[in-house]
Amino acid sequence: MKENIISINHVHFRYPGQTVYALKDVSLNVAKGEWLAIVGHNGSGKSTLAKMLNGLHYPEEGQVTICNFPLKDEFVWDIRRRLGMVFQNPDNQFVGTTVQDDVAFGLENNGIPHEVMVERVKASLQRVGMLDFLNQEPHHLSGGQKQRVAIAGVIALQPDIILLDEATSMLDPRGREEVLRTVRQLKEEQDLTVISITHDLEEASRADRIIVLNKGSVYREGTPEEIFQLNEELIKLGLDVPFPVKLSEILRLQDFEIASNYLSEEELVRELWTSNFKK
Ligand SMILES: Nc1ncnc2c1ncn2[C@@H]1O[C@H](COP(=O)(O)OP(=O)(O)OP(=O)(O)O)[C@@H](O)[C@H]1O
Repeated sequence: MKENIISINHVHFRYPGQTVYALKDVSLNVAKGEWLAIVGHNGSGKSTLAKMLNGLHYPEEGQVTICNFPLKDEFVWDIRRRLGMVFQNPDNQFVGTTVQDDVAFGLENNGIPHEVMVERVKASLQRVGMLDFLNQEPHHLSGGQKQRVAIAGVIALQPDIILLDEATSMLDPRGREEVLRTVRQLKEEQDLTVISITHDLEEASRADRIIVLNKGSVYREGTPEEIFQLNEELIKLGLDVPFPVKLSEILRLQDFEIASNYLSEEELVRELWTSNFKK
């Protein structure tokens, strides 16, 4: 079994002046190299947890350890160097006037020597498939391309963990697909740990494991297959079950033999084309 790169133990957190806990006795671990999706309806505590992992909030009770650093003032910059974040709005994250300036920005701030920087910018853009856009201005890019450049800016800093905070929610289906494919490749090629915070269960289905938050607490934890079996419970929590899961369920109720495991849209289409249905 792989070591934990993040441990969260019995964390409680309230915003100043609030009596209600935004995070209530949250415990979870993230293994090195895994893709963990954290899902939940509005107000379930996802953003609060994301901000805590970036050292913007500290637990009132409980402990958080990231890359062996306890979450404390003195280690915040060590933690931020190891955990890179990609946010929701692609336009708010662009700081450079060209793609390469943008990726170079974080490296410059970290005092990386010029020759190393040039190489790292190129290598990072290559890894997200954006090398051909080196001199482009951001307004010429699609939303998906902008988010891939944001990811390049993060991986150029060589973090161990990348946290996507609703990073695909403003993208069209094509942009979303581009970003999720890029993340999957990065995770597989270099053992990057991925945390995606999302209200979108379709995005979460790409993860190795899903944690469902509700009212600041961990409601369930499991593989996508296990979580999607909760079906009605997820709908009650205000989460929208992905279309292929809904369709598989309806077909199964009609006595069609559909694999009981979770199928992506592509896999379901393949199954529908190739199966000998025993209706
Ligand atoms: N700055 C704040 N001050 C007071 N309460 C807050 C603040 N930010 C969030 N909260 C409360 O903390 C709880 C968790 O909110 P949080 O934003 O973490 O949820 P979320 O799952 O990310 O929801 P959303 O998807 O709407 O951002 C909610 O009850 C919310 O009202």
